[in-house]
Amino acid sequence: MSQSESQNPPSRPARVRRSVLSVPAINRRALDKLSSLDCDAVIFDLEDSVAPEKKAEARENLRAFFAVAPLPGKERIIRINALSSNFGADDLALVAELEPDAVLLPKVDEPQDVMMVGDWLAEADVPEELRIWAMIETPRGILNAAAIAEAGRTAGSRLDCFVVGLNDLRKETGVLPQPGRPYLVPWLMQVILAVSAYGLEAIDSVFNDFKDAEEFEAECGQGVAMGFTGKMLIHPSQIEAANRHFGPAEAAIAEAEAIISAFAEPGAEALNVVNIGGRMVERLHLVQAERLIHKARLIEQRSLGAAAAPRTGA
Ligand SMILES: CC(C)(COP(=O)(O)OP(=O)(O)OC[C@H]1O[C@@H](n2cnc3c(N)ncnc32)[C@H](O)[C@@H]1OP(=O)(O)O)[C@@H](O)C(=O)NCCC(=O)NCCSC(=O)C[C@H](O)C(=O)O
Ligand SMILES: [Mg+2]
Repeated sequence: MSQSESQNPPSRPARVRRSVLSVPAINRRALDKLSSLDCDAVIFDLEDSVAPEKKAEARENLRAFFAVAPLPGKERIIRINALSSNFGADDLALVAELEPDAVLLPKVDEPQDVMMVGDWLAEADVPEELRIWAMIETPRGILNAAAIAEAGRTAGSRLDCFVVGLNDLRKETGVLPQPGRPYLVPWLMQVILAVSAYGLEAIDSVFNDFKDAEEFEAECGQGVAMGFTGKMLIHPSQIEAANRHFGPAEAAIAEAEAIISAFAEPGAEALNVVNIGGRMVERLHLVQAERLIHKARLIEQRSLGAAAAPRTGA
């Protein structure tokens, strides 16, 4: 498989996932705010942010919301409760009914957790466009990240994206929250390695202290450097920084354009390596440059679409 194929399986359209905002499905005021927010994706949470006695009401909120607020241009993901809980089956039935872009499975431990939901969706005749996202947030999930990602390559698999959950992982392991996440980095990189090997994407964990803008900026920068596609967010105030960090910077776009131009020069088709301003650039960098420009175009189209679309509330 070529590098570009491994990064972007041809059957799946490239998506922009810089800012992935979680909203508790029980919070109608927050749901009403979504159409005015500039996040790339929304996770409607039925799991940990909704109390057990409020799960049914939260499902009703989503039914009402999906009936009137399609959120054009934003990916819509519903996070369900574990299928082993009292709520998972009803949540999954709701997903089949509402057909969001994806269902997010919590606390995925092993490939079977993903395959089982894939089989259920197929049996329920849910269109294949509805993808599966997996929370990697347990010690077993980290240990099995590669096997879980590999399940995304099996025929009919809907697996598309991992989201790291460091609150649960810290709870299970006793690792303390610390700037720079020094003891978590090896596990985070294991997740990046797994998704890179099997053509998936990974979204970095939430940052809880939403008033601490400085540390949030630092963590976004670290997430980009590690290879995450975007960040899961808990508050609207985090969207701008996530979009800025995870979107291509002006300088990176200019550099990518220079690489594409250099390889488009007459005679360059026979070259695998060129000199751009005293730096060696290989054909593999051309693949990266084209990918970056494609992402920049998607972001531009998204902004143009958002500017043109009327902002309707739920
Ligand atoms: C953290 C919060 C409880 C804070 O809420 P609040 O006190 O209401 O904050 P503000 O007063 O500053 O809010 C200002 C306005 O913004 C709206 N708002 C707040 N959060 C959201 C949101 N997530 N989406 C949309 N809109 C939002 C408020 O309604 C205010 O609106 P208005 O009054 O009209 O001006 C709250 O932010 C929150 O609940 N956040 C999300 C929590 C959540 O989704 N948790 C689950 C995901 S975390 C996770 O997955 C962890 C993972 O599993 C792991 O293990 O790590
Ligand atoms: Mg969690």
